Amino acid sequence: MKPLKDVFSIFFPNICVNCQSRLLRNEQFLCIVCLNDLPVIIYNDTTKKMLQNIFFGKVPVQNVYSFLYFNKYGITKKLIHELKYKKEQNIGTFLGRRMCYEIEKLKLFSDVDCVLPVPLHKNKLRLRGYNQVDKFGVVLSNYLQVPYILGVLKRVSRSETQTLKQRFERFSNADSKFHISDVDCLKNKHVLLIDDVITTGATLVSCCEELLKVKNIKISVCTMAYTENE
Ligand SMILES: O=P(O)(O)OC[C@H]1O[C@H](OP(=O)(O)OP(=O)(O)O)[C@H](O)[C@@H]1O
Repeated sequence: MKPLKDVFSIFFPNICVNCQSRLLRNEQFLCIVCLNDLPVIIYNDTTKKMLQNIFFGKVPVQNVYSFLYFNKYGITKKLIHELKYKKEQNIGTFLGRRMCYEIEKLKLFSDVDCVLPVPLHKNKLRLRGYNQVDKFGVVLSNYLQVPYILGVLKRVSRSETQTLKQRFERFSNADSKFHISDVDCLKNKHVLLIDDVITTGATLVSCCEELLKVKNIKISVCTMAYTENE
């Protein structure tokens, strides 16, 4: 099987998502140079506060963690673009594995009971074919050894993409768009809510507001990336 793969790769080489150079056999999505340039957010008092401040005065959250900085022309944007719009679902696994390696030393989510993705509206799910955070979430749930819970938190109204919206519009656009179908399932649980990117936090705050209807719930948040301006 391997020689066939090698012949295939002569005609259709895997290339680095960022710099377009040809990947070596043991590289995936990024060449070693771009991999070393991944803009990992160093988790310290300053970045912890920066992330916590997104939720401050809006909803109570336990821990907030984001793996990578995302900016207009950077590696993270290219990876997430491929993941979301080019059917490269395995980038979710790739980012999940690298992030788990980072959070190992932080022991941030050691007491969560389950991982919950920000859901897509069913129409968008049908169009895209998958939720871009699912593979990332499965890696995280395996690592934490807790269940990955699908279908309990639902996006009930179809909001337009947040991507081209300004801060105020993002909050009104994300307002009351989520619904929990099974409140008992999350009762007394510490839930780890995950998404791909956090910008204003409007989407995650809206999810948290719905989740806070559950008795004695605690919420932590984890995203692949953080950006001030998407
Ligand atoms: O923190 P916020 O300001 O709420 O922005 C973050 C949200 O915006 C994007 O969703 P969007 O609906 O734009 O995704 P799409 O590309 O699938 O349309 C992204 O996937 C987050 O869910």
